[in-house]
Amino acid sequence: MFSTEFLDLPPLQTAAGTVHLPGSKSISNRVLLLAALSAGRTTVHDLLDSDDTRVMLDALRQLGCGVKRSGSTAHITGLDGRIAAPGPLKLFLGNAGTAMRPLTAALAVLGGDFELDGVPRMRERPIGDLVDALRQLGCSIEDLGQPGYPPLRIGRPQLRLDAPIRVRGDVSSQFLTALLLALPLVARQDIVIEVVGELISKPYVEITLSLLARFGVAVRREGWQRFTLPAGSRLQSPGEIHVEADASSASYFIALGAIAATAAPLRIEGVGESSIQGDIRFIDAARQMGAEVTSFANALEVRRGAWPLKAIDLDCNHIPDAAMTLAVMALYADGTTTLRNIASWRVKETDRIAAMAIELRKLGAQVEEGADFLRVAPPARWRPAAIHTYDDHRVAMCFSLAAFNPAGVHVRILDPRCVGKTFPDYFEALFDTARTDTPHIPVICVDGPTASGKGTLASQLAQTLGYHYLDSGALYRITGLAARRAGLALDTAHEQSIARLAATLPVRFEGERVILGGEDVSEAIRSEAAGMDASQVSALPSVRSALVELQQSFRRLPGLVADGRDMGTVIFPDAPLKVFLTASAARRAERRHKQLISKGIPAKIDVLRADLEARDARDTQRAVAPLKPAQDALLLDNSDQGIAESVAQVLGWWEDKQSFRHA
Ligand SMILES: Nc1ncnc2c1ncn2[C@@H]1O[C@H](COP(=O)(O)OP(=O)(O)OP(=O)(O)O)[C@@H](O)[C@H]1O
Ligand SMILES: Nc1ccn([C@@H]2O[C@H](COP(=O)(O)O)[C@@H](O)[C@H]2O)c(=O)n1
Repeated sequence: MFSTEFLDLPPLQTAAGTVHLPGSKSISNRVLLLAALSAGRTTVHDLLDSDDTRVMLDALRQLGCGVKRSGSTAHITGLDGRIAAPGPLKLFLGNAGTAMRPLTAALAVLGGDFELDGVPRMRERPIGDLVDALRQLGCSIEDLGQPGYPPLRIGRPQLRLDAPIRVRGDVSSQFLTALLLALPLVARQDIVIEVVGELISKPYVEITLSLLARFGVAVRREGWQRFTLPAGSRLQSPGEIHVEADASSASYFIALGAIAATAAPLRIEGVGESSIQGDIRFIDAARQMGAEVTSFANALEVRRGAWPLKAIDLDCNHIPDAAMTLAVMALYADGTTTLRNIASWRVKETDRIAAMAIELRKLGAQVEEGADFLRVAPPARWRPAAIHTYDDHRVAMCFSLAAFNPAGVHVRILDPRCVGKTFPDYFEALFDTARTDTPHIPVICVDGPTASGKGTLASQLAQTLGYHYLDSGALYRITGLAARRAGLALDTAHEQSIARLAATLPVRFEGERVILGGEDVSEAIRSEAAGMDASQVSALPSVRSALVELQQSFRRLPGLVADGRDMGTVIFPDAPLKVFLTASAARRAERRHKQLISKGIPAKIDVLRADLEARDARDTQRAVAPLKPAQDALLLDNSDQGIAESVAQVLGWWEDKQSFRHA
């Protein structure tokens, strides 16, 4: 997951390959609650691991439910309708509506002493209609803040089950879902729920009914207005249950296929058209806009059909979450797209109608918003934009698709971490399937002499920007080590043999660790002797050539920071930012001395200084790719700068080269 402050998306061009979708949030949290309330032990496969499922699992643990997780499987020992820990208990439910609403209902009918709260946005998301319905039933619920919004305190109920319970259906279908999930716990007699107003997002209620059936509860329904939980209903674990992949998450990749899968279809694994999730009907909308979609049992293949996409005018009530993706597809359409009946967007993670309008306009689109609609005309001229994401995962994911714009303008996604709510590895999946010409992938080069702080600076830049990191010196160090181990003298007589070794190094980078042929050599290559060996092999032209391709292969989306001696001059001559980092020999020797001593390696400062000056001399004087600043490099002498200051300086230079308009 990218936990950076922002993530810059360079111009993306096409899409190909296969994406494996994570489990559905809606199904995961419903299944977890049902498993927790039912009798028996449930093994849940393919469970989504995200912020929202984590808050649900934490709450269930607090309530005394047995929870064991291993990877994407969870084993839940059900409470059989009795709360093991009836409080007093405070449950923090983040911004997870799929946890807040059903838990409120379940705990209110079972009774205890509970306080339910969440993040500040959760305190702005209405729950009053559900609370009203539960109060009709005789539940004890106290508003602890603004009436009708969390936080809530739940006490012991005096249940009255004989009259129908009336609940509003036109604000959020989660209120009805919450009642349906909770009422089997007290169905000593038939319990009737009547929906007031037109029920929105019916497909989510279908999911609820279908999962209740898996847990042994057959709800009778008359249209979408009246639901009856039969007397004697009891939640019973099905034993094993599989969570379908998330159909709303599929929408980003269906759109990606429609926009950018030009040569071959993009394969999306985990859901097919027969999914129980209503958002799968996004496929119909994508097809209307021109996508070519083929469905398999548990997968989809999508490719570009009509281009530009066709503008549509659509009632999106049945696909409220996935419809946000249509608003970004509209940027690529041949006219104005209108998305109707989306009032529920206003009470989601953020006011999504307002958020989408503001951010689409930043890209140059003409947008009109109404109480329950959004109208989008594509940009006449695309503008680079920094997209504010409002702590809303869907805003972040759908706006990533703007990076395929034909003008090639850059898109910055602020707070990309918010995708953790439903799809923590969304951007990794995007970068696996998106393709762009190599020159579009940004590289920052940091070259300079030994111990100037290149590695420290480059790895911190990479971390801040979410870019890959190449420590090219490590490759020469590994080559030196491999040559020594092969008994080769590090001289011109053995140049071809060492070059062959370099070309076929069985090397793997695992985070900070360097693995050579299965052995962890991270420590071995860091010695001063290994540095000297690296300096010797690096002076051999054939060795340098043998390593070029490997170094260039590190240039992958979303970008790269590379440190070494010839990054800017030879390996990435087209890099948009090149830094030549220096510090006085005395300062560098001091730093290296400190570094070695801190690792418990004895060292003498004057010996170190002599060694590094010898390495500098060899590096600068060799015939091939000598150490020197690239013509267009910016020079940075950090002799009197701390690490944070150097990082800030280079980030400032990088920012100066960007063209984002901040919100
Ligand atoms: N600006 C700085 N101020 C103080 N110390 C620094 C600074 N930059 C780096 N250092 C310290 O100097 C030491 C050497 O830094 P680093 O290993 O990053 O250098 P390098 O140029 O990558 O070296 P080499 O070329 O040998 O790999 C480290 O202990 C690091 O913490
Ligand atoms: N691009 C590069 C990187 C390194 N070298 C040589 O390898 C030696 C070790 O590098 P470190 O950065 O890990 O210290 C270095 O002294 C150079 O001789 C190189 O030539 N080109």
